[in-house]
Amino acid sequence: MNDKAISAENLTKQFGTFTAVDSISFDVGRGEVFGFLGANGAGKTTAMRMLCGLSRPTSGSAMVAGFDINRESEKLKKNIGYMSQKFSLYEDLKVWENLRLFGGIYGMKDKEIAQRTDEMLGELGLESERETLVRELPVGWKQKLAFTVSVFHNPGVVFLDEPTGGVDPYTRRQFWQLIYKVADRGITVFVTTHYMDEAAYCDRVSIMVDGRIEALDTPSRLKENYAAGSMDEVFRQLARKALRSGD
Ligand SMILES: Nc1ncnc2c1ncn2[C@@H]1O[C@H](COP(=O)(O)OP(=O)(O)OP(=O)(O)O)[C@@H](O)[C@H]1O
Repeated sequence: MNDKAISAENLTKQFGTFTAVDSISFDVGRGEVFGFLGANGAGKTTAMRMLCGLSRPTSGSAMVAGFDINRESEKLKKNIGYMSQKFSLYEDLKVWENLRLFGGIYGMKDKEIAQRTDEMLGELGLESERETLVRELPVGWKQKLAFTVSVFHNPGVVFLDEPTGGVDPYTRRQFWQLIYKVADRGITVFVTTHYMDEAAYCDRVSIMVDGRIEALDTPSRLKENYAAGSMDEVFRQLARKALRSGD
């Protein structure tokens, strides 16, 4: 079996004459925690949407979890997980009802859903909230639940779009423990973040500037190459070059 979970070649997306993602190529290994960084408007969401089969590239190709994003986008969508910034939870359903719903959407059998619900709620320490309506949960718990939903069907790759926005550093660290747990199970984690302390938790990090990948390496090698004391400094050195500004 191929040990690459993601392999992108010259992936490009144009909106009219504007090139949002400009011929990016990179590989992500199986079970790797891969940080996808860039300033606002750099092209991260556009690239991630192509890798999830949600948007067609203008040119270029990619294999994700064993599927071709151009030719097998439907199969691809079933075999990946995705957690958006707005978490796709149903606020008016209970915690366990959300898990059952998403398990069903991914074609899991009732028995498997019931088993996995017990297992996941136990792992999260959310057992006592099984019957709670999602809208009553604090934001940090919603994030954990949204993450659980995204890996509930055991996908090959999970895409997390700024999963920890708006919560305190302690809750963010707890969230990262969950990320490591799923990576240990062999799920590849592709994560975008604006928090540079989180970039340092990734196995490797890529930094996008104006639609291109300007740097890609382990956090320690990036710091070495840019003679920087922190990932924040690496990021600032690269982001300074950006011509584009976010909206
Ligand atoms: N549908 C679209 N039509 C035209 N331009 C778009 C479209 N989607 C994105 N863009 C532009 O492409 C560029 C990249 O946007 P994208 O959302 O991918 O950036 P990002 O790195 O994810 O930023 P952020 O961190 O703010 O989410 C931006 O200049 C944006 O305005």
